[in-house]
Amino acid sequence: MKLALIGFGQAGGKVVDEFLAFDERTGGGFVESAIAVNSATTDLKGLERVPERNRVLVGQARVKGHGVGADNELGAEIAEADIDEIQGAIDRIPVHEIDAFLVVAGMGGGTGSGGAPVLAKHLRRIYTQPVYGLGILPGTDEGGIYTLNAARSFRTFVDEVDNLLVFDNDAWRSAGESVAGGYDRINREIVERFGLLFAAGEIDQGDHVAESVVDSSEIINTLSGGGVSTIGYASETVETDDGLLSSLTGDDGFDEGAATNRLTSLVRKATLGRLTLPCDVASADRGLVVATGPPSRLNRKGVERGRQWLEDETGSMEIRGGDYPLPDRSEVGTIVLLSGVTDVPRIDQLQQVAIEAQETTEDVRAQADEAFTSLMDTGGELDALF
Ligand SMILES: Nc1nc2c(ncn2[C@@H]2O[C@H](COP(=O)(O)OP(=O)(O)OP(=O)(O)O)[C@@H](O)[C@H]2O)c(=O)[nH]1
Repeated sequence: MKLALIGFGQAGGKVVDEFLAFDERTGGGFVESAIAVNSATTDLKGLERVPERNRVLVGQARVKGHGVGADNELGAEIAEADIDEIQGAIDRIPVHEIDAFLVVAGMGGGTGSGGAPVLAKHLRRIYTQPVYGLGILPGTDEGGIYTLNAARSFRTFVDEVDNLLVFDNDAWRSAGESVAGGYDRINREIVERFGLLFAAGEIDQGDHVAESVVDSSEIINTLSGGGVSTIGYASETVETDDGLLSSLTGDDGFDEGAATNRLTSLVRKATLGRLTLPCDVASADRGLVVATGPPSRLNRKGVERGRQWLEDETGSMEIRGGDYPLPDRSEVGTIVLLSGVTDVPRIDQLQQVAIEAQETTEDVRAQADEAFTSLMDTGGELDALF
């Protein structure tokens, strides 16, 4: 499917940059346009692939290009004040050619966390295409302010988009990895999963037509209905059949039964392995299974069995399935998109943080009100004395 990608804040910009690299490397063809929005000049300068004219600096009047320092209320205010600047870049997108917008942001910082929901609301008001979010949750060791920002912004972002795809940094950290090195690896993991999904809905006329190719409407239908989505992915290296031996013997080594079993077990591995946002799979409302790899290794029966297995796991009747043939790959893989998931421990934890923060704020307000009233009373008594 064709997307307009908009990266908001540092994490958003870097992930969009990585999507562009992935799209170029794999010939995915799913990126129609890419824009980066930030309140920090250096972050915009650090991008490698987003075209310079599509890098929008916001909030110059308030923060002079220095970022908002994890203040996501300020991030939201800046996005609202400078929405016309962002719209100026969006006006250059051939919007009639895209299937959807994807707004990408880290939920823990200030610029993206505050600004992404504001932008999503604006886009939905103006355009008929769906507006999806890709929200990146902070690591739990990053500190209270990041968790609090994510807790506050998450709910708003879910409400403002047609579906929020989520990646939890916390579930993907590796021990002993440097932060910067970690992000490079994590960003590749992000785009491999979400990029493959979006590229799957973007098969050209000239591409190999598989038995049942996934198209963009299946992705859109799986995401419609809103809520939160997560992705699982698993792959396995396979012998390709274009070797000298097979050309001499005419034996392509294809074993239908083995291909079916491989695909079915890859669907299970993708679903039960590490998801971009860990959750109870049974709570998913809708799902999509996509098999990728050399066309000769994809078969309808395998996808169908995997799809039925996922129906049983989720109890949902809305599980779609199909292929994304990749002739040059020596790997067979499956992507499993679970949409409308509700049983997500990490989100419960964030909501708890938001509730506690709200209660603390109300306590502080009540104490301040009390102090103010007694001060006024004292003022009245003093007035009476003089
Ligand atoms: N996956 C991933 N997460 C990142 C990356 N950079 C930052 N983050 C996460 O994003 C959050 C911080 O958000 P940023 O995008 O850096 O902040 P910002 O939106 O630019 O806002 P300010 O810097 O406060 O102006 C943290 O919770 C990090 O975990 C990245 O390259 N990849």
